[in-house]
This record gives sequence, structure tokens and C-alpha cells, in this order.
Amino acid sequence: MRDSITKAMAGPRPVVLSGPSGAGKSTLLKKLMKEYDSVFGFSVSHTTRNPRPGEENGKDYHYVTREVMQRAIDNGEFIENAEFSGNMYGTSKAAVQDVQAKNLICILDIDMQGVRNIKTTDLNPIYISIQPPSMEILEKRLRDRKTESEENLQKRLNAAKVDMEFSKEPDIFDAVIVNDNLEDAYGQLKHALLEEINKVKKINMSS
Ligand SMILES: Nc1nc2c(ncn2[C@@H]2O[C@H](COP(=O)(O)OP(=O)(O)O)[C@@H](O)[C@H]2O)c(=O)[nH]1
Ligand SMILES: Nc1ncnc2c1ncn2[C@@H]1O[C@H](COP(=O)(O)OP(=O)(O)O)[C@@H](O)[C@H]1O
Repeated sequence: MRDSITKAMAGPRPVVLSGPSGAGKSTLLKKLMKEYDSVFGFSVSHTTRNPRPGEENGKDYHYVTREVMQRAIDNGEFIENAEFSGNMYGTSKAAVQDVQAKNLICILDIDMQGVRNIKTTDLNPIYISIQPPSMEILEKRLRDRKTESEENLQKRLNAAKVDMEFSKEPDIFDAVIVNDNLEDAYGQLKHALLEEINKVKKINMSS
């Protein structure tokens, strides 16, 4: 089992982006994928939450029922899965393999349970935590995004407190980026990934 995962997952080192809901992970990763579309590929997770306006099935997430997701987990199709804010989320083996088959750097947007679980696998990604400047700013950004009910918002803010503490634990993240000014945070993200980006560019130029 482990052997087949290792083989299938050879190639450039993946990148894990984690951090509280509303910290700016999607915003930063969309910027990155736009600037480096031939370098990065997104690991499309499964979730039981409903799509938001503008989100596309198969692009942002695979939107599934709890039954379908549980069956796939029981079948051993997932690398990791977690419960977040009342919904299931998970990374399938296929999601990562699809990106790695194209020799792209696979980006995973996962919560802190996902980070802990990925640490027990042989995926060996670069771990980056995106953090908000403060709880107050995080709450404002989440409210202004207008995607969550009040109940969901409170669940996300509670999870954010735990996540902000988690990001301070030593030896978990290769970089912790505070997303205050977006351009500054984006610059720091690119800096953290520069070595890996250059590797992929070199490989792709010579092939
Ligand atoms: N463990 C795990 N977490 C995930 C996965 N996909 C998304 N998440 C996390 O689930 C949380 C909620 O995601 P989402 O509902 O899209 O809300 P948003 O992060 O506020 O845009 C975020 O912390 C994501 O990083 C996954 O496949 N596995
Ligand atoms: N540096 C920033 N300054 C102000 N607003 C931001 C910044 N980064 C992201 N946002 C906004 O904050 C909200 C949450 O960002 P988002 O990327 O959806 O977070 P996440 O994917 O981590 O949940 C979005 O409405 C986004 O436009």
C-alpha cells in the first residue's frame, strides 16, 4: 500500500497551504496559479458542503454527499480526511495523482487536521501557514465575504483561534505568512516557493 503511494507520488514536492478560514488561502493560491499556470496544479478536494455562488464542481471541490464520501474513504481512496465546521473534507489519492502526472507542483488547501494527517504520510510537502493579522480583521473579512451563516461564521472563528495557536508550534510549518497587505503576503509566498518553482521551470524547459 505504502509502496504504491510512494511511487505514484514521485515528482516535484507538493505544497500545503493551511490556516484559518478567511485568512486568504484561496485568494493567494488563485494569484499563484494565475501567474504560474504551467507550474502549479490544484488538488481538488471532496467536500459535503454546498457549493458557493461561482464555485464549480470538479474545479473548486468535488461536491458529494456524506454517504458517497464515507464509502470512498472506506474504500481507501483518500490520503486524508477531516470534519470541519459540520462538513466532511478530504484529499483523494486521485486528486494529487492527477496533478503530479502533469509534473506540476500540487497545491493542497487543507485544515490543521489535514496537516497533522499528511505529516504521517510520505507526501513530503512544503508546509505553509497563512494567518490573518488579527482575529478582528479575520472576522471582518469573513463577514464581508458573505458566504457563511452566523452559526457557520462562529464555528470558523472558534476553529481559527485553535489554528492561530497551532501555527506557533515549532517544526510544523516551513513558513508562516501573515496576510495583512495582500501584495506583501503574495511576495512572501512566492519567496517561500521560489526554489521549487525554479526546479519545475528547469525540468519543463528541458523536456
Ligand atoms: N483536511 C482537509 N481540509 C480541507 C480540505 N479541503 C478544504 N479543507 C479546509 O476546510 C476548511 C473550510 O474550507 P471551505 O469550506 O472551502 O471554506 P474557506 O476556507 O473559508 O473558503 C478550510 O480550512 C480548508 O483549508 C481537504 O481536502 N482536507
Ligand atoms: N490581504 C487582504 N486584505 C484584505 N482582504 C483580503 C486579503 N486577503 C484576502 N482578503 C479577502 O478576505 C476574504 C477571505 O479570503 P479567502 O481567500 O476566501 O480566504 P480562505 O481561502 O483562507 O478562506 C475574501 O473575501 C478575500 O477577498
